[in-house]
Amino acid sequence: MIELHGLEKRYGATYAVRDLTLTFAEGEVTALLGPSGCGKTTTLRMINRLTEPDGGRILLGGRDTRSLPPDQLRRGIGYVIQQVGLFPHLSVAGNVATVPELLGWDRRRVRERVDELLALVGLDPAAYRDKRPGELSGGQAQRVGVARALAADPPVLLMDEPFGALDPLARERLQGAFRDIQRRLRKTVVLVTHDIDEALRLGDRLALMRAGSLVQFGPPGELLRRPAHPFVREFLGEDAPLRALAGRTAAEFARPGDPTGLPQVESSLDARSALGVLLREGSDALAVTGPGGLLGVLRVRDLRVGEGE
Ligand SMILES: Nc1ncnc2c1ncn2[C@@H]1O[C@H](COP(=O)(O)OP(=O)(O)OP(=O)(O)O)[C@@H](O)[C@H]1O
Repeated sequence: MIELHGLEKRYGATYAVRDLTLTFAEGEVTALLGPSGCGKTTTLRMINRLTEPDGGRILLGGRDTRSLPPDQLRRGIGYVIQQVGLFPHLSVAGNVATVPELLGWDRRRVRERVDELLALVGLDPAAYRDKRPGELSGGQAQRVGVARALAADPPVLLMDEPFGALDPLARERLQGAFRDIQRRLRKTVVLVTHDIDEALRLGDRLALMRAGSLVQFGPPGELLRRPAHPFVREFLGEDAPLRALAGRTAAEFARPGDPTGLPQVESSLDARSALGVLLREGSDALAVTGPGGLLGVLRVRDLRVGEGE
């Protein structure tokens, strides 16, 4: 768990971050969201002390981050940035092994860990471990960046626009891969993004900032349905509830029910497309089928994001 208490950073007379109090829950992804210049990156960089605050405190697992030497602090925090920053002269394996080697792991353990992580991020270890960063596509390099950040199994992962430089298709693939990885690893993740769809797709909670201050913090459904300020609705957009469906599958909305006579959709279909089918077919429910047969019934009224949060 990461707690920010009254955090402040000034550049000259302007506040980059102002009186920011926020708790990032353990094992959850919190998306720090907001317009350009609102203080997202500054907030993230204060957590691993790449930027020192002018005021306030940060507690990591209950300990004030100032009580640890920055190097030691950063070894316990994975960091992924937009321009991955892989070392060009090192192989993929050498890049992923950076922190474990600094920690003095023996060679065999490092090698096993590298292969395990490459497989986790969807790169075949045999094909990729000896490649140089210059031989990788943007998406592959970003996967290596994620593997490197996870190498020493840090409980905390800071991600600053991690998929921002990728084309839309590669970005969507990597977001999907990240969701699967996070489902297994349950890291405490702070994700900086100005991409609302990414925040809705990946964030368990959203922290929306404006001009250095927090405007609203909560699960996506809460910001969508109970915006605390007109800026929240304005920033997310009127169609945000529909866009939020794109990151979820029909299976997630299937409930027990009678499928007789209903149009059928596959369980893996994204929920926004399922809504498209409902509208096209003029039906208020669909039968959702999986590999093993009927999974349940999806009703239009259940497609409200964040219901039950
Ligand atoms: N090193 C610096 N020197 C002076 N001003 C800075 C510095 N770093 C950030 N700022 C200012 O602080 C404010 C917050 O910047 P920050 O990079 O945290 O915003 P952001 O929300 O991450 O923006 P973006 O989405 O564009 O990256 C901006 O007004 C920025 O100009």
